Amino acid sequence: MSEQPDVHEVDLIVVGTGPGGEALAGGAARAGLDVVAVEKHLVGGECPYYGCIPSKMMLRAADALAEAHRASELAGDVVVTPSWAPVARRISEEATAGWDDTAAVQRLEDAGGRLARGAGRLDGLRRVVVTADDGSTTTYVARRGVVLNPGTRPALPPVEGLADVPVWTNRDAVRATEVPGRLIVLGGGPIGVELAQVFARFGAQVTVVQHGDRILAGDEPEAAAILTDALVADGIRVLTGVEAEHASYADGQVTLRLDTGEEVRGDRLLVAAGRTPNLDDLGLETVGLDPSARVLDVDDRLRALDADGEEVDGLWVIGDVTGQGAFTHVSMYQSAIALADVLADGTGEEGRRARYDALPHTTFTDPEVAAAGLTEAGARDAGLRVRVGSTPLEQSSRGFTHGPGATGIVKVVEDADRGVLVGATVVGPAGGEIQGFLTLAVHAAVPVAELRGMIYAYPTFNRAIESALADLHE
Ligand SMILES: Cc1cc2nc3c(=O)[nH]c(=O)nc-3n(C[C@H](O)[C@H](O)[C@H](O)COP(=O)(O)OP(=O)(O)OC[C@H]3O[C@@H](n4cnc5c(N)ncnc54)[C@H](O)[C@@H]3O)c2cc1C
Ligand SMILES: NC(=O)c1ccc[n+]([C@@H]2O[C@H](COP(=O)([O-])OP(=O)(O)OC[C@H]3O[C@@H](n4cnc5c(N)ncnc54)[C@H](O)[C@@H]3O)[C@@H](O)[C@H]2O)c1
Repeated sequence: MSEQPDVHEVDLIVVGTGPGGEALAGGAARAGLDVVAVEKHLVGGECPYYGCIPSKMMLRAADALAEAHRASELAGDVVVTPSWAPVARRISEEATAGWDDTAAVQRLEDAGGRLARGAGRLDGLRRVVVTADDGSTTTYVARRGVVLNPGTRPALPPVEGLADVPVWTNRDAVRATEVPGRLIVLGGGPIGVELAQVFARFGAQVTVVQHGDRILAGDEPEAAAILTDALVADGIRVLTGVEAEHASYADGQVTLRLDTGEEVRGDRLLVAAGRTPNLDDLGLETVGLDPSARVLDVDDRLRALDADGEEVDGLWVIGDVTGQGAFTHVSMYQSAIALADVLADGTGEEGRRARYDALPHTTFTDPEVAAAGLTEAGARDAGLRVRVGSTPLEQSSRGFTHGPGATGIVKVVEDADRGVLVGATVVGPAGGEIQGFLTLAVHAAVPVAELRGMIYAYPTFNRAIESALADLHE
């Protein structure tokens, strides 16, 4: 390919730099490829600037308040006056550098890559047109191919009037400089419950409106029930099985009318009702893919597949838009596998293949809700002969000594025919850390007999796993 003035030839183009895209672009550049990363907003994507990191800083602060309150039951009087200022400061200064990605761009350039700031659009195979904010365009053509990592944006559910209400999304919530007096949270998924608990603990009067019959629909029902009780104990109204019919805004106040006839009023409405994939303006049709798709099909090396299951030449896709779980660890996991495949360059070298049977996640509420693999219902739906075992965390010795805040559960799901765990859930303090043990058990298919035969330190929370295993029954 001979280089034309407005067409730049490179080895690899990465469109969208979520956590996985950023890592892949840097890794490919360090390996010696000529890489251009295309980003229309901030290098690093949603997680560091508007997602995981700021929300976890908010939760850390909210947990500190809750622990201070618990201290009076355990250790004497603690007077704590909540202040949002340190939270806003940590997010602005420590997490996001004022929502500035200079450091990330520098990392990419230090690795030998370069950034094209603008919106990338496929223009046929291995070809991307980048439109900068000033409207100017640059075309890149890639010898190895293109990696798509465009991520998602908050979805606005089809509630009448909602489009005319100045709502908060996660992006506004993490930039908040003060706590709203009354907050309505539309959606009881991970974003909704995490942020509801944060603002409630900082004094907001919070109502969660969830149209499904429970919060955290993807988790075990027992986990959702424990978390619901915890949120209610934080003073949150948790409304489930209700539909928001109409939203309106007047005089600084949002009103949400529910199908029960009730009108919920708030100073802010946080919409946390799922995500819309950024696939609509990527030029997917120019490579034979459907631009209205909600997810892009990929094989286990993250190579894009068309509607007939055929590989699209020189195209990889990673991150939330692959539909394998909208988590940073999925984006990063896929990034490493796709990078190995890009670097192998069709040499036939066998790299790692993606598998998701032990995919973990943790919702960082208090208590944390952590799980890996299948839920009990998921295992039954998969046609497995299922045995389950569970134990309340507060009845473990550690839970008993811990006292307030120890409520939780360990639940394990066994494929009885294979004698291995196929799923596990831990709800409790540091639930995500305890759960890591069970993720390994599911991932490595450690026989249940082996798990039962090992020694669990006394009195740890993870020792409750032994009790859950002892409870396994059909
Ligand atoms: C409030 C919140 C809390 C979260 N907490 C956690 C958590 O604790 N743990 C966890 O694992 N996950 C969490 N997530 C999810 C996590 O943020 C995402 O799964 C993660 O960011 C991975 O997304 P991604 O790689 O698909 O891309 P994203 O992070 O969505 O980034 C995609 C990037 O592509 C850019 N882009 C899109 N289209 C184009 C284009 N055409 N041209 C150029 N650039 C483009 C976007 O500007 C963006 O920077 C949270 C999300 C939210 C919103
Ligand atoms: N700790 C974590 O790992 C973490 C934290 C936050 C987000 N995330 C990721 O980000 C993704 C997006 O999070 P999310 O919470 O926005 O999405 P979600 O899709 O997981 O949950 C949205 C919830 O909103 C409900 N909902 C949808 N429309 C509604 C309506 N009109 N009225 C009331 N409720 C409605 C849904 O039933 C669902 O329970 C998550 O799936 C997760 O993968 C992860």
